[in-house]
Amino acid sequence: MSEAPIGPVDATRVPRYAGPATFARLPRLDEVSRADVAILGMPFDSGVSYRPGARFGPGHIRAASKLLRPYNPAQDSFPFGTQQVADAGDIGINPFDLQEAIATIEQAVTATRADGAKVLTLGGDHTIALPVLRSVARDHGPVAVLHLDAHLDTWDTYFGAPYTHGTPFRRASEEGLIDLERSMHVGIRGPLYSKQDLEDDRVLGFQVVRSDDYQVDGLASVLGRIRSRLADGPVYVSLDIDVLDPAHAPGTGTPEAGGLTSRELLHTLRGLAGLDVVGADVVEVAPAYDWAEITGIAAAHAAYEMLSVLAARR
Ligand SMILES: N=C(N)NCCCC(=O)O
Ligand SMILES: [Zn+2]
Ligand SMILES: [Zn+2]
Repeated sequence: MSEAPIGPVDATRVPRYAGPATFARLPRLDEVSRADVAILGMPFDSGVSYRPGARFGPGHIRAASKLLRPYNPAQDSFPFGTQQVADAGDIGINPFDLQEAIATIEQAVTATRADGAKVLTLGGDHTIALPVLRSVARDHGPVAVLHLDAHLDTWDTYFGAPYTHGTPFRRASEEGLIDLERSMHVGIRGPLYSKQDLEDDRVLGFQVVRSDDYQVDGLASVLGRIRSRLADGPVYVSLDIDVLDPAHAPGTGTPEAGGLTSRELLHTLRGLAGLDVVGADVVEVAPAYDWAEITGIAAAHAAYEMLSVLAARR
């Protein structure tokens, strides 16, 4: 990079509750000559099976990101200082036509990535992971997916519909977008439709770290499993905020008891430093069910740790 990155608005000069509504008060993408990482909002929730409202997720995460500071001691990193991060705004997605929505998302992600920027997507419901993976896999080939979620999201159809927030990783597997020898779900828990759900998922090739494993085996063991599974190759990180316990993320559409704490999630994300992360999303933040920005803050900090992981690769 020739010039120093443009960072957030200086909080010692402009109070945090003033200033731009961009993520972390960073510059907009059109205010920088190029970006290493673009934050891209996807206000879309036409794929949900239960509570709606994730279409308002991007704005909520941005609002909760105002207090983030430039230095991340946990990773000894300046995520906005050693790489140019910029906010690419929201894309306009058709809420009434799922096929068109998916095409629009893929197109927007591809256009944003065209200059070499990595994309961190703010959802939106989990349906969006499919078109994002289509774009990423076109350049990288099949990528390992680290899928943090209470749910498998490898179900086949809902009411006969193939494109929903419960099915993106089944479609992506069928389309050859995922390196199924290196992919895993983390945080899985809760009631399923049948025993077959787990078997179908295993046949696809995913490994599973259950939410309970954090307690039974411990963080170090879980992180060891994740790192050895994902090593050596491109990794896409898909974070469904419902991986967190409803106490840590009430603002989401399909909450399940017995989830991770935000501390466990942030520690897990920090453990990815050094891996070749080529893209990421934070999805399923539904602000109408949030209180006191609990979910928004968790999502913003998770995004911050992901940006720090990307900075660590530079
Ligand atoms: N991707 C999320 N958050 N949820 C999928 C759950 C689908 C269901 O209602 O069974
Ligand atoms: Zn989920
Ligand atoms: Zn999900």
